[in-house]
Amino acid sequence: MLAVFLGSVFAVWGVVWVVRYLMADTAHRASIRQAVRIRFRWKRLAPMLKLASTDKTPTLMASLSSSEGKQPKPRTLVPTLKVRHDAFGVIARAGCLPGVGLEEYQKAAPYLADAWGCTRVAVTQDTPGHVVVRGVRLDPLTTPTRHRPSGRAPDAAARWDLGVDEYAQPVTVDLTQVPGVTVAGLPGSGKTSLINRLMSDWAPSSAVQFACADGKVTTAHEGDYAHLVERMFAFVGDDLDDANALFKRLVKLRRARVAAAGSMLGTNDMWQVGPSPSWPLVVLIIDEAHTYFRDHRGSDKETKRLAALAAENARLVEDLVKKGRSMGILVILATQKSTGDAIPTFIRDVCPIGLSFAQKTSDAAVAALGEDIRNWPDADPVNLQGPAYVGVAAMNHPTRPGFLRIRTPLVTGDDSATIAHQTAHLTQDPATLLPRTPDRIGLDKTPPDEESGPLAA
Ligand SMILES: Nc1ncnc2c1ncn2[C@@H]1O[C@H](COP(=O)(O)OP(=O)(O)OP(=O)(O)O)[C@@H](O)[C@H]1O
Repeated sequence: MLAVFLGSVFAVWGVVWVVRYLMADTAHRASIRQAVRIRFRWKRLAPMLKLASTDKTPTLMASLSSSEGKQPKPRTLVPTLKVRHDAFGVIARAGCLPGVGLEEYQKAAPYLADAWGCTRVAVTQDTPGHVVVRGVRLDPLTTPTRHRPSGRAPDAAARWDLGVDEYAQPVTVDLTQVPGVTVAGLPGSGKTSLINRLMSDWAPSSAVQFACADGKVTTAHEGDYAHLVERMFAFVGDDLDDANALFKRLVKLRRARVAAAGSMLGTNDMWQVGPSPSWPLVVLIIDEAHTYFRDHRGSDKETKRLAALAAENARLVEDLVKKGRSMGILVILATQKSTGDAIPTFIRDVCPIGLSFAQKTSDAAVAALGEDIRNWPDADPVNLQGPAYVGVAAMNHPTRPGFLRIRTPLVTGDDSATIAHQTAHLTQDPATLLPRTPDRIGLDKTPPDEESGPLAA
């Protein structure tokens, strides 16, 4: 009776596995086969890689059952191994034994990679007594992905879903309390797609408002952001005067918020209460940032005027980055050019998060990510050359040591245009949400040319 019962349980389990296998796509099927092979060979492989222990002390049962005078044989203990799979490979949870812990697994990682048929294996501590061994058969960095924005408001405020790391683990960054982010990379390396994603994921929330300065275009109807302007309360192109007016307007907004914070929020740090429709997080995107900050050299009157404007723009953006965090202002600066004048170092150095897509030279990588990237040659964005690495960035993650390499997904202009259109009704100038205090009145009194930007509210 028991045999029949066990037989039927086994048969049902087998059928479930066969159905799962048949329904899986090619990548998942390969991972299922890989996981089965790994489980099957583990008992032999573990001792060969010194991932097993020898227990010389006989158990009570062994002592009782051994014939008189004969010493029971030492036992070989093999760690437990539970293997899951995903499209990229396997995630194994392995037990630790006396003398076999995280360090031993990490030492064995290259051999595990060979034995398991993986391009890369990483070992991290899970709970005490267990490690997680992540093996990827396909390289997640060179496997392009696509993200379709859901159109739903995000669950968490200011959580930036970036993509996956080299072990296909999701990478997110918490942008609460973050005043600035820099994004650098050669033309066509994936910067716009990254910002498209951020905008289209956050646009369904009425607690976020966007403004943009795009140094690559002249009007709001051209370029990478043309399809997103519906969801922006302000947009300026490459005109230095327009950009200067926008930056001034946002600095005034910051000051007006400082004046209103006590009465509206009950605190002088917006992140204590979080963004809301009445006090939204203001995201200022400055693309092709060098357009607004670059040094103009020449002795004629117009060049001098532009040089003064560029210097003032840098000061205004520095103000927003240095003082805007607690008032709910986040600045994202993107540039193709990675030199000190593209994003002035005094701005770059106060942006806690930096990403860089492919770069041509190590100097450009340092300009984008700071000196520390020299200590992490594997993550150097100079290595991200060629079409396979379009959409791959190196990043200094605030909660992980060193630099991560991230495969960001493609977000098409059409998908983000749909979201911008669906959420256009949420667009609101954050200045209009403040009470009509003298500071707010000051905000209203912007000179006429500040109001004349293509989308100025
Ligand atoms: N994450 C990605 N995955 C796959 N392909 C991508 C990704 N991001 C961008 N691409 C491809 O590369 C092209 C250029 O991307 P994108 O416009 O984002 O680059 P960029 O760095 O903003 O360039 P530029 O500095 O010239 O504006 C896109 O049209 C798309 O085909």
